Amino acid sequence: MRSSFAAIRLLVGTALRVDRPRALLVLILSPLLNMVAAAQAIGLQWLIDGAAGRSWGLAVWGGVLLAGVTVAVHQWAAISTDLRQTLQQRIGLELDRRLMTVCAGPGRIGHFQDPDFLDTAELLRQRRGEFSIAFAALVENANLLARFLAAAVVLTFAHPLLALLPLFVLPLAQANRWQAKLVNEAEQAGAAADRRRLSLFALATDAAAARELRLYRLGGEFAARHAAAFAEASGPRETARLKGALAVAGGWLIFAGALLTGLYLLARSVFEGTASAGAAVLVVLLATRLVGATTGLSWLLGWLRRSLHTIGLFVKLADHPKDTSTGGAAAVPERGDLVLSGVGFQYPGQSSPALTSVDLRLPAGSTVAVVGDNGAGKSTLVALLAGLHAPSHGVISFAGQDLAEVDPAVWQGRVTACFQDFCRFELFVRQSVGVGELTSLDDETAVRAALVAGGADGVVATLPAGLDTQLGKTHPEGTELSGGQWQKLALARARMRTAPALVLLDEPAAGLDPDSEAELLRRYLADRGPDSPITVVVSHRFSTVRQADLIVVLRDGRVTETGTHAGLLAEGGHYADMYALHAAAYVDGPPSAAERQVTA
Ligand SMILES: Nc1ncnc2c1ncn2[C@@H]1O[C@H](COP(=O)(O)OP(=O)(O)OP(=O)(O)O)[C@@H](O)[C@H]1O
Repeated sequence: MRSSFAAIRLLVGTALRVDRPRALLVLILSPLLNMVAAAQAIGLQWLIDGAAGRSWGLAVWGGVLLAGVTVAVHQWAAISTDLRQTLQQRIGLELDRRLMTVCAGPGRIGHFQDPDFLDTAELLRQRRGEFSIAFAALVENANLLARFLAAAVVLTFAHPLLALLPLFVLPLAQANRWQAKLVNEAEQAGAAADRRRLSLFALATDAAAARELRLYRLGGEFAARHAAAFAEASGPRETARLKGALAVAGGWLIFAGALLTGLYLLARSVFEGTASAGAAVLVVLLATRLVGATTGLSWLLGWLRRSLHTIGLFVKLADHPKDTSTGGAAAVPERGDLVLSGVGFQYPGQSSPALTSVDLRLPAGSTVAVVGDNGAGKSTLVALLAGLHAPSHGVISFAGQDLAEVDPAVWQGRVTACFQDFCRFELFVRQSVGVGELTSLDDETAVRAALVAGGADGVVATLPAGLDTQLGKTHPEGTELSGGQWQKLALARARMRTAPALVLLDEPAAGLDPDSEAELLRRYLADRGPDSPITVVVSHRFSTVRQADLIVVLRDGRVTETGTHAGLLAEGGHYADMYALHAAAYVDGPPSAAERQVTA
């Protein structure tokens, strides 16, 4: 109940914020006119009784009332539908915008590791079309309720016993409530299976997965799993709907019995001469309206509950604990060492930490390579350095400034990165690169410079419309790129910020051919000046790693070795072993000590 009120408050508040005049007209005038509609029945009663008793004054007043109210109600119905639809669209747009801000707004990304947040976000993605339906359902329910109440009040004047009639609607309303609750519970219980089903569908229809699906004969298997996930989610939903429908049918029976009794009492009064023919017409008209309003309400209430539940999910997602701390107001110094002291990090819900007691000094202007086995914690370290997660323990400082005292958004403004799972922004090429620095998005010179610096100018030269090529297969005219070409654009995007404090490159050469990799290293690592940022490269490629000023070896979330390529080879530790294995892939057997000396 409380969540329904919160949802209604959010809806009405949003409506008033996006378009106050329209919202006031729709929310106040509509129910009022629906109430006034009951006067049609009174007008009809006066008209009939006036004509029957030859009282022309009463008949004329009745006719005027009937005609006036009918015209007003119908005119308003046409206007209000248009007003409401425009308002609905604006509300849907505003809630979409706020949903995007809730998900993408906070500086840190810890909420994306919480299964509860992900489940709610998935349900909302499926049901966000209901944002605007919720408003329509709210307004229509208010209209029907106004109709219902006005009819009930006028009926009470016609025959006191008819005042009881609305009470018999309560079991029906309760049954509807119960049905909606059952269905909602079943939907929530099936959210995980639905997510599985959608991801299977996405895989089976995705061009990138098409080859492996055929090679491993997975098409049939995925279709079967998709059907099983559907059965798992829909079985309880169907049972819930059936149970609810039976309860609703019972509610209708009770109301129908009460209505028939009321009509019988009235008919008897007319025959006994204690009620006029006009009153009989009034009662029949209003009872019909009561039934219409009840039918509409019972149908629409289901919609209202469901859509309010969706708005409730939005409220839940917005209130979900997120690390929205703005750290502090400290400024980021221009240049300095990046220092990690006793840094540890554990993902929510995980039993062991991904990083433990990391102590590191990354000197100003240096290039640092991070190496380690899969799962050693390299990408986690990159995320911490980017301020996407706050460390669970320890301190990260830049030029002596503790970054916990800096707003993550401000620090992130000084960082640029090409992540392992970089984004494929399906925009025009100039935008796909330009978004790396929004303030220079429209600056063609800056975009071209970033393309050159990132080694992606060659990609653009091959595209039909150069910088104005629409990228991505989701656009009918879009051009699809190869994995390596997309990666080059991501690397160019990371060069849009011209004076970052920190550059993070997580597996930047994974999709590149050897020539492109060498070019990348030249442009990113070798091409350095006195004001160069600290550049951190995560890589499994020793051709990249060996060029770094400092190499950091991570094992099981701990830093086990640091030094230069030559120094680490000479130490003969894990780095030297990894390098030997790497070299063995190219030569016949691991390198001898002499060879190691030469390659170093
Ligand atoms: N989002 C996450 N939620 C929970 N645990 C995670 C998450 N991301 C990584 N981990 C865990 O943290 C540990 C370190 O992962 P990380 O991705 O940092 O390793 P990595 O060294 O970058 O590996 P790779 O070389 O395979 O990319 C692993 O045990 C991993 O399972």
